[in-house]
Amino acid sequence: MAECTRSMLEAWQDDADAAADHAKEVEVAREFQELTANVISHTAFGSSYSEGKEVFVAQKELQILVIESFLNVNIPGFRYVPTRRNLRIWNLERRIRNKFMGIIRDRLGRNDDDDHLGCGNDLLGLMLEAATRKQDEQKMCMDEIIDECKTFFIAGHETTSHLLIWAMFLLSTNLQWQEKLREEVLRECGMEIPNADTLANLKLVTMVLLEALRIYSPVALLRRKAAKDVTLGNINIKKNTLLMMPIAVTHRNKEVWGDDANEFNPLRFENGILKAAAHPSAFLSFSIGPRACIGQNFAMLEAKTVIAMILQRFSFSLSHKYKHAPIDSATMLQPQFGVPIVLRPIHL
Ligand code: HEM
Repeated sequence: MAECTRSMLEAWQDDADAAADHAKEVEVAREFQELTANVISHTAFGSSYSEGKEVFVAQKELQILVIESFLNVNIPGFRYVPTRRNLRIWNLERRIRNKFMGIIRDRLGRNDDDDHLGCGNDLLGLMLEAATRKQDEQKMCMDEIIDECKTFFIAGHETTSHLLIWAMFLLSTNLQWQEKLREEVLRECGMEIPNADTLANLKLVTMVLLEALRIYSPVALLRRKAAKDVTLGNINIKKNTLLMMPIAVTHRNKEVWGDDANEFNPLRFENGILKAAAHPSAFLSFSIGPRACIGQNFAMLEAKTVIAMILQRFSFSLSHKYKHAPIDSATMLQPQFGVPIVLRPIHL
């Protein structure tokens, strides 16, 4: 995580050093997409990172094609017709599966002395270990492992990237908060790469990230289907009813969050998430209950590391080219025209 971030920041620093005004304009939306894809690929695939990332790139293309096809009028059986899009989807699905099988076969065939599990100390290795353990009754089959890897990429890549994008946007438009956070980071971490202990002390950074998640929740809508007849408040809901929970709307509800619900105020999280609003479950960015995000600690750790490392090295402000036009695309709350930010190295 820190290594991927460091190499991105070194490239920013080199560009800023080479510029006459020692400033570098960065389109952070694009940069963070690349960074979070690198981080999740390293975490899931470790040493097989480059093959893993290739699969993830194909997976992303597939995701876009599938979402586009959801938006078409649904004609029964049409997904079996060999249209150009369907042929591309089938081809990508085949390629992704074959590539995964190649990585898995390679792992199962290797014998690495440094590796106590035998299959690799990354997410894929842990799943393969679970799949091959002899005494385990509930083994995972290969298709389940492949599906889990895909889920982790889809669930963990763009969401974290969007958290970082909007956090940078908010810090570049609230310069006093940027300065407060930099003081905290330099006090707790100095110029060292943040570690588990120092990250735990970054209270203001955490508050700003939670406020970014509240105002620009990457997942803007949750969908559920009632498993049985149920009464919510004074509404009776029949079994199989489809429910939509508009996070983006509830996160700005003044009755729940107070009169400043539309404003950036990280201090509302001073006493934790449960006490930030009138209702303890008002914060829904990671969902709640048994299907809540299992990667939330990972995402917060990653976002804290990246923001802390940026603050250690750069001061930044929003470029005049920025146009504020967040759009709820089929998957995520996107900045429609990107987020260009002007960075200035603190240590020239
Ligand atoms: C800021 C970053 C993130 C946000 C805002 C986020 C948000 C969410 C939300 C709202 C859900 C529930 C979806 C639903 O119930 O319909 C979810 C589920 C999930 N998330 Fe995240 N997520 C983030 C990062 C991650 C990361 C980094 C990973 C993996 C490393 C991850 C893995 C998952 C998985 C596997 C699920 C499905 C859990 C289940 O259905 O049991 N997420 N996430």
